[in-house]
Amino acid sequence: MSAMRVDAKVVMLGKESVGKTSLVERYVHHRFLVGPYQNTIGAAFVAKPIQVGDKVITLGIWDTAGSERYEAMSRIYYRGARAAIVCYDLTDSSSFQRARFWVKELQNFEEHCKIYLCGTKNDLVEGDRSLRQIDYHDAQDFAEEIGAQHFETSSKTGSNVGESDYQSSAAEETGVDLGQKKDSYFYSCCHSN
Ligand SMILES: Nc1nc2c(ncn2[C@@H]2O[C@H](COP(=O)(O)OP(=O)(O)OP(=O)(O)O)[C@@H](O)[C@H]2O)c(=O)[nH]1
Repeated sequence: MSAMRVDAKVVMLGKESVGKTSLVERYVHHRFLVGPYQNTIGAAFVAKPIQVGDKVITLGIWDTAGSERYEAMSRIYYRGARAAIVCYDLTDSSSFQRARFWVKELQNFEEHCKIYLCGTKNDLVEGDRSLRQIDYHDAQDFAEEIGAQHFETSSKTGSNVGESDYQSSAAEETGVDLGQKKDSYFYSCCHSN
């Protein structure tokens, strides 16, 4: 049996319960799992083959556990990552502090890793604005400061996560097609720049 070849490694980072696993579920399986929350233990791996022009490349996504007890382990998973999706929950200000922590880690130890800042659970704040604890512009300013792209997403509705119906002109424009909406964060993780 031959080992699986991963062409681009992507790591999910962020406080526990921000919705990392849900983002991966939405992106890879186009679904939102309902039911009791199950925290990730250690980390989970999923491979996603993607059509890029006339070839298929494999995106390897490491979904790390957000609990601080697994912090040392998460460090192992971001090593050599092409991109990091650093998540925070729009309804939880402490999760933004945790996102800052992960950004600092990446800047210090994985400087070539492209950072995507992702505010999750947008459906909740759209349903009730009083739930929002992180101002869009504050997060956007932070993203600009660190040279990251910033998105607000909902795994529940699929908003900004990028799904198959978004398959678009991205490939023509960039030579890379993640089957993604152009302005979603998984898009361009595979850029070879
Ligand atoms: N309303 C809403 N709930 C969400 C969304 N994304 C995740 N959740 C819920 O938030 C909880 C945590 O989601 P997970 O995806 O397991 O979070 P995680 O970041 O992987 O958590 P850890 O594994 O502990 O690090 C679950 O109850 C999800 O159903 C979203 O976009 N909208």
